[in-house]
Amino acid sequence: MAVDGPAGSGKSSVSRAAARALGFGYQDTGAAYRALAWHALQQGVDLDDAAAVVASWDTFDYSIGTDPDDYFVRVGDTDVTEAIRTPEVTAAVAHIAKLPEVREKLVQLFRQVMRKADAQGIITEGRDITTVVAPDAEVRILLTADESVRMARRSAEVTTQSAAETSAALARRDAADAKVVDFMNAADGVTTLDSTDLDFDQTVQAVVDLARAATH
Ligand SMILES: Nc1ncnc2c1ncn2[C@@H]1O[C@H](COP(=O)(O)OP(=O)(O)O)[C@@H](O)[C@H]1O
Ligand SMILES: Nc1ccn([C@@H]2O[C@H](COP(=O)(O)OP(=O)(O)O)[C@@H](O)[C@H]2O)c(=O)n1
Repeated sequence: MAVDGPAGSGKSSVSRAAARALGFGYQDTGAAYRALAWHALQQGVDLDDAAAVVASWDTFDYSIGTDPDDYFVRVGDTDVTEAIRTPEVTAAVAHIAKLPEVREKLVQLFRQVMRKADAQGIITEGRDITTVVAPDAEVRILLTADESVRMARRSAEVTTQSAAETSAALARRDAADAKVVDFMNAADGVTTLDSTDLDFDQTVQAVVDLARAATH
C-alpha cells in the first residue's frame, strides 16, 4: 500500500496504526530523508553543496524498523529515531530532498525494503510513493487535511518551538517540497482521504477499509 500527503496530514501515525490493524509492515520514507540530512549535518557537510551531500551517501549506513510495534531509525550504530525530528533537521531536509541523485538512491532503497518485507503486506508512506516509488501498489491513498488543522496537529507535538514557528516552518517546507513532487493532487487511480473532519481512529479505520475493499 502507498500513502502520500503533506506535512502533518497524519501519514506516519495513521499508516503505522493501520499496518498494526492489518498485520502489515510499515515503512516511513520521510525518516530516510531526515536521517540522511542528520548524517550530512553530523559530518559538517554544507547542505548547499550538492556534490558533497551526494558524496555523504557513501558513508550512510541506514536501517529502519518496519514492524509497526518496533519502530526505530538507525545510522550506523546510532539510534536517531528522536534526533531526526528536531526543528534543525526538519529545516535541513528539504535541501537534500530536492537533489535528483539523492532521490534516485532512496527510491531504490525503499523498493528494496518493500521487497524484503516478510509481513503479508507493507504500507509505505511519503510524498512520491503513489506516483514514483510504488505506482503499481494495490491501494494508493493521498491523505490530506486543511492546512490549519495540520498546523495545529504538528504544533501540539513540537514543544521546542512556538506554535507560530512550527506552523511557519510547516508551510515553508510544504512549499519547498511541492516544487519537487506533487503531493497535493491525487494522481489517476489514487484515492483522496481528507481527514480534516475525522478523528484519528476514524482516519485509521478509513485506511483499513480501503485495504480490505481492495483485497476482498
Ligand atoms: N485524523 C486525525 N485527527 C487528529 N489528529 C491526528 C489525525 N491524524 C493524525 N493526527 C495527529 O497529528 C499529528 C501529525 O501526524 P503525523 O502522522 O506525524 O503526520 P505526517 O506523518 O503526515 O507528518 C500526530 O500527533 C497524530 O497523532
Ligand atoms: N517520499 C518522500 C518522503 C519525504 N520526503 C522529504 O522528507 C521530509 C520529511 O518527511 P516526513 O514524512 O518525515 O515529514 P512529515 O510529513 O512527517 O512532517 C519532507 O519534508 C520531504 O522533504 C520526500 O521528499 N519524499
